[in-house]
Amino acid sequence: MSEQQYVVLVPVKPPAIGKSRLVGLDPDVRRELAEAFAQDAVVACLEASLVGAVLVVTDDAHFSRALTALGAAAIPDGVSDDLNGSLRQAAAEAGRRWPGLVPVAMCADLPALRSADLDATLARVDPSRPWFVPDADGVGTTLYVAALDEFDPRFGPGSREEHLDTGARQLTGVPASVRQDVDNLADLRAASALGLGRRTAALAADLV
Ligand SMILES: Nc1nc2c(ncn2[C@@H]2O[C@H](COP(=O)(O)OP(=O)(O)OP(=O)(O)O)[C@@H](O)[C@H]2O)c(=O)[nH]1
Ligand SMILES: C[C@H](OP(=O)(O)O)C(=O)O
Repeated sequence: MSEQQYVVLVPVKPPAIGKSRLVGLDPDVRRELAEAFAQDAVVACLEASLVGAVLVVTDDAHFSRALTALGAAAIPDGVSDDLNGSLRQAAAEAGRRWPGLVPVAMCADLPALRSADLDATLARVDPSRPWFVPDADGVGTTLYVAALDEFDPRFGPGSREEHLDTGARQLTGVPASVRQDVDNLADLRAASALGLGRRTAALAADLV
C-alpha cells in the first residue's frame, strides 16, 4: 500500500451562485446546502490519514474563513471563470507550501464523502502518472491526481472523456462516497442513501 501523502485542492464556487441545478429551492437554502457540501467534504479530507493538507480555492472570502476554521488553508481563484486554470495555480502554490505532497483536485460537492473511502482510493493511486475518478453518472469527474509537472485537470462538462483524452487513467472500483457528486435533488437523494456528512444531513432532512 502506498504511503504517499497528498494535498487535496478543493475548488468552491461562491456558494451564493453555485449549485444552480438544485432548482426549486429558496436561494438561501441552496446557498446553505452548497456551503454544507463543501464543509462536509473538507472535514472528510482533513480526517483522512493520507491527506497531509487541504487547500480550498474560492473567491468567497467570507466562506473561506469558515473553511480555514475547520483546518483547511484557502486561496482565491488564480484565474477568473477558469476552474482548471485556478486549479493549476493552486497546485503550484501547494507545491511551494508542501513540496512533499502530491496534489489531488477534488470537487466540493461530495457531501457523503467518507475519510476511509478517500484513503482507500488514494492508497490505490500510482502517483507517478495522472489518474482520475469518474463521477457516479460516469460522465464527469470527482477527483484528479497528478504530480505537479503533469498536473493538467480538465473538469467541466464531459470531463471523464476529456481526462481519458489527456492520457490520464481512470480508477475503477472506487467507493460510492468518492463518486457521488450532487448537482441536483436526485443526486442529493442518492448521497443521502449513502449517508450524508453532519452539516448536509441537518439541512437535507426536509428535502429528500
Ligand atoms: N474556485 C472555483 N470553483 C469552481 C468554479 N467552477 C466550479 N467550481 C467548483 O468545482 C466543482 C465542480 O463544479 P460543479 O459541479 O459544476 O458545481 P457548480 O458550478 O457549483 O454547480 P452548477 O451551478 O450546477 O454548475 C464544485 O466544487 C464547484 O464549487 C470556479 O470558477 N472557481
Ligand atoms: C466539474 C464537472 O462537474 P459537473 O458540473 O459535470 O457535475 C465535472 O464533472 O468535471
